Amino acid sequence: MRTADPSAAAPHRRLTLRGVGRRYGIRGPWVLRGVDLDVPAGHLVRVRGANGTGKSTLLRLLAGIDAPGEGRVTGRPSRTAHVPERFPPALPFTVIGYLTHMGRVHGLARARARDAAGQWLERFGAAHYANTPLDRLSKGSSQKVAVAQALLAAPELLVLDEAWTGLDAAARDELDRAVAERTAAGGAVVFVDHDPSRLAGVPDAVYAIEGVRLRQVRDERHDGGGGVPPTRGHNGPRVVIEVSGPDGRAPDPGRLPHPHTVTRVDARTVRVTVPASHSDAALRALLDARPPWHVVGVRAASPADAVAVRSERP
Ligand SMILES: Nc1ncnc2c1ncn2[C@@H]1O[C@H](COP(=O)(O)OP(=O)(O)OP(=O)(O)O)[C@@H](O)[C@H]1O
Repeated sequence: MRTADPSAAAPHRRLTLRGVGRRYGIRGPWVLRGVDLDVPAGHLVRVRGANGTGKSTLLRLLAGIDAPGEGRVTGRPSRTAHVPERFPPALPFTVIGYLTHMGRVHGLARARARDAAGQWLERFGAAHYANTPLDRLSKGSSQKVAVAQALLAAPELLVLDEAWTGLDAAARDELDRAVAERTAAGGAVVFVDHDPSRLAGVPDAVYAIEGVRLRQVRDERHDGGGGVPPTRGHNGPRVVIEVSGPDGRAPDPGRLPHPHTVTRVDARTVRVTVPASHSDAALRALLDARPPWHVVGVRAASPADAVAVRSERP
């Protein structure tokens, strides 16, 4: 089985920051100030900003591993996981020992923790490192462990600080899928990534740190961040979900949100294109189907997809 029980989330309602400020040292300059941010359950939120503007600081505040100097944080979900920008690799554990330990810290029973650890190592192509000591891992392998520790207890809030950095292409795609599964299961995901095309067009909200403030970016094309513009169709950005099923049927159109378009890729695989605002609902419908569809990939629709969508309309 490739999916580590994303349905296990008991979604929080909304993590809220109001007037939050953080500075290092009593008289240090404010890194963040007057920050208001809402992270509703099931939402994917991107935070952008130039180097050193306070992105990691904000993510640590969201994850609850740092406290603000002023302002309020409410609605923090009980199950939160964080992939820090720098993962401490020198802990005296093997990979499976560390992940099992982290699963227990996240509240899983030992057998369940070990099981989930094995599943996530498999998904990230790192199963053969299970018995390797953490301090013997390459940077890429240790990043897979950093990501796996955050995913194994199906967190209600997942905070990703440059989590794709150092992963190979297959693992980066797997992390994209894991993010889609989390939000589809009602979890919230907040991420920072240096690559402007990372999950472009998929987030429910994008924020930029400017000076010490946080500003919501309404349109990624106009915020000067050099990002890849989301592909806009008739109703805004669209998302393509590629799924494979057991017997080559098409997904039940009655279960998918409207509007949607289904295109067959090959005998087992179909491509479901939906407005980005409907992608969570579509993923939930596909993952909740019995038997469930296997999500092969999730990406922003390209202009070529938009042509395909138009040409399939009656
Ligand atoms: N523990 C700390 N003690 C003192 N200053 C810190 C600490 N952590 C961060 N800072 C300072 O706070 C500011 C914001 O840092 P932060 O790492 O949050 O920014 P960032 O946008 O994530 O940076 P980058 O893009 O380089 O990862 C920087 O000036 C940094 O030097």
